[in-house]
Amino acid sequence: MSVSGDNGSSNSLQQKLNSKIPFLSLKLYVLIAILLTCVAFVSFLICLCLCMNKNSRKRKMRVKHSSGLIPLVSKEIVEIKDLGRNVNFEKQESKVEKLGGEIVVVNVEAEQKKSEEESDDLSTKSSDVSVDVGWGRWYSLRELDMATHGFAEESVIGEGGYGVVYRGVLQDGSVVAVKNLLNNKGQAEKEFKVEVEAIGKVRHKNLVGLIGYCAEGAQRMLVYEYVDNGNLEQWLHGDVGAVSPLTWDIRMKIAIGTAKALAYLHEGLEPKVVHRDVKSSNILLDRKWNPKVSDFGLAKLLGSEASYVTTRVMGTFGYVSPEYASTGMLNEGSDVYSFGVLLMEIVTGKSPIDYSRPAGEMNLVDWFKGMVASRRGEELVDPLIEVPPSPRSLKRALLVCLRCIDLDAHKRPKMGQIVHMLEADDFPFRAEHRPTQDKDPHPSHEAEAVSTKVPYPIKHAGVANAERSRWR
Ligand SMILES: Nc1ncnc2c1ncn2[C@@H]1O[C@H](COP(=O)(O)OP(=O)(O)OP(=O)(O)O)[C@@H](O)[C@H]1O
Repeated sequence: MSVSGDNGSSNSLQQKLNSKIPFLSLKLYVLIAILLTCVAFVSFLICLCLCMNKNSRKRKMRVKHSSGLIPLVSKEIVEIKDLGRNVNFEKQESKVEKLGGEIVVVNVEAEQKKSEEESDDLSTKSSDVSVDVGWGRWYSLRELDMATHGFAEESVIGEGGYGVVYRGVLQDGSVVAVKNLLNNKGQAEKEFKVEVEAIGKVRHKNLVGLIGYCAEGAQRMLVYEYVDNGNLEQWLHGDVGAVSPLTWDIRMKIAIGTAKALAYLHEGLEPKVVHRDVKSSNILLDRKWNPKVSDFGLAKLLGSEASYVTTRVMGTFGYVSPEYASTGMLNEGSDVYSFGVLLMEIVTGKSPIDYSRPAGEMNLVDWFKGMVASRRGEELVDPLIEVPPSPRSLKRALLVCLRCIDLDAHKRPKMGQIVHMLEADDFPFRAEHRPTQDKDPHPSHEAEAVSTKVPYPIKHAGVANAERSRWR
């Protein structure tokens, strides 16, 4: 009886419980498993939200400094790890970086150790005031820190393969761009100074002026004049509305100014400087649409052994000449090729490679050549240009493009010649007396399609001083 009584009371208790909390009919371990799954799922959701928030903040930061007047270009975030943002470097085993389609792994710890040894003497440097170094100034880290509000995210203009660029206001009120170099841990101050000085002394109205540098401890920074109207990539590919402010004439002005800057680097300096990364985002613009070429000399400055530089040397996908891509052999002809691609971009408003375009148009160079060969040159012009160019001006630009991208690097014109070609009113129509050795017995079909007349009216590579001053 008592047993059945006990059973009866326990049954009724169970019934009570079941009626109040029906879940309890499940086994305890099942309940625990369900609870744990719920907790794990909620934590996962929280992490996901946090990550998304972080990424969107990062993207916002990238565009923050583009004033409402400068169009924005959404760029793929290619960096896998944030390498250069923090002024106090954290120890990392290695870092993976993806640039220009290549992935490299760099042993940061080794680099940092080397740098720490080499720059021991520098850590004692304590001057807080900039020092005149002849061609420019040596800035203290403190000054640049103040100028950029502590290298704040709000001061970031953008981020490239060489490092993060900040907008800074110096104590005298002048506005500067401060480039905090990524690859700044493996170079001794002396070596860095020598290279910086070489770049600093190069002055041209179409080159971004280097006004100073900072080398303190492991830090290496370059201080440039601030160019306040964005870069060409933004104006060509950003959202500018139905009509581009870049008229045909403005585009030609930008092309000619860029060609002059490159001609100066190639032919006006001894030793000559090969840019290695001619592309639209490296053409900065002022309010009067004067182009200023940036990033020249940096590949050399950062040393040739570093993996970064190996990657950098590869230039940017879409602009790199075939012979440079295949052999790694570099000369000014590679810049000429890249300039040709840049000019195509200026004419068409299309970026060199775009996988969202139809199959035949993904590669700008191939599409461009095909269009010219089938005599559809007018269709190449950027539809955002309101007033189309004159046929003469268009032919001139198309022909320069084709000459620059000649697969035979020796047949490409020199940058000085390109300046003449773009500036000459009568090019390519003038009956030209070219020296015999300049004549190309096998002009490309595309070039023939642009003009059956003499392709270029040009002087020779050996450039007289008078010519050099013409590019200035
Ligand atoms: N002197 C400057 N004045 C104003 N803006 C600048 C200056 N130098 C660079 N910038 C801007 O900073 C951003 C980053 O420039 P940076 O040259 O480092 O990278 P990038 O040209 O985008 O890429 P890459 O490093 O591959 O050449 C770009 O938006 C560029 O327009």
